[in-house]
Amino acid sequence: MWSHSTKSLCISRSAALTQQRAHDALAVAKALLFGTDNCPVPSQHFNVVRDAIKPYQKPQQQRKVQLQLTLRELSQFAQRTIPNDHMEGGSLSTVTFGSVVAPLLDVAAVLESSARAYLDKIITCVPSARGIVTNLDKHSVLRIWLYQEGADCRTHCDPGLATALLQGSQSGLEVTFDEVAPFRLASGDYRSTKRRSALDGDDQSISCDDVIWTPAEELVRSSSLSSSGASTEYEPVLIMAGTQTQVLTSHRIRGVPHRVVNVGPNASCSAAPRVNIILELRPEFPKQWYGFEPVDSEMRSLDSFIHKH
Ligand SMILES: O=C(O)CCC(=O)C(=O)O
Ligand SMILES: [Fe+2]
Repeated sequence: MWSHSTKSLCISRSAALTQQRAHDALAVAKALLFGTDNCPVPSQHFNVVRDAIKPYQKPQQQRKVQLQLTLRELSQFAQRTIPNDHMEGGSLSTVTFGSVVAPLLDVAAVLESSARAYLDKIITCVPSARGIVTNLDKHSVLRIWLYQEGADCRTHCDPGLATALLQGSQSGLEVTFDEVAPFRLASGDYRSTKRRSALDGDDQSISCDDVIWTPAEELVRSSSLSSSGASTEYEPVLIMAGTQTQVLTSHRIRGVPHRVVNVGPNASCSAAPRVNIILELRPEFPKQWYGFEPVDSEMRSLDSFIHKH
């Protein structure tokens, strides 16, 4: 379901992701990063898991915590065993990390397939770029953010191909379709950017005034109004183009600038923190594609895709 005429952002709902499942996954994410309240998984596991995967917290800004794992690391962690405190048949048993954080993995899988489905539509128009979607698990990342009251996220475009995310446990995410800054590519080495600026999602900082910001909730509302059949019992997934898709499409589909604002106690009085789960698809060799130009027939395919309703 396209929520923007430039095809730079779409909203999809999958029968695999009910609102309850999204809620459970956010609770697991919160437990992993922070505490264990309202968590569907026994608390004793999280100390072990937290020690194993080390969420990132920038010392100067204690109000934001991030956990970032490549999809490859995620699948390795999922198979790892951790002690189960309950004795089974008299002997000490183990469980997999994956079974402990199952709701989170469910959501990650839906986010990944949503982002891939979006990307497939673009690659179908630009078949000579097909190589860019191989080995995506190497640098693509699952990011979990926890924002304490007062924390925010500066305006940026994600550097990868496409990002799929939930709206989060509280509002705050906003996007703009305005042009806010000159186009800039990521460094191209996702491993070094991970170390350098993990706190802000490896992003490219943008300075902007006078742009129109749309809260994620408003995007979702307007996309459900325009669609007939989509059921609202399923959680909406937002998919946004990143700057690498802007390169692949010769700037026809632009990376979507976004930010997180005003994280605090909200109207329903649920207290901060805000938690969100984000999956960003990143190519294995980004720099190889920086000079990519679609051929004429691909440009025409892209144009008709972009203008199709
Ligand atoms: O917290 C959010 O919803 C968005 C975070 C974000 O933009 C990112 O991780 O790149
Ligand atoms: Fe982002």
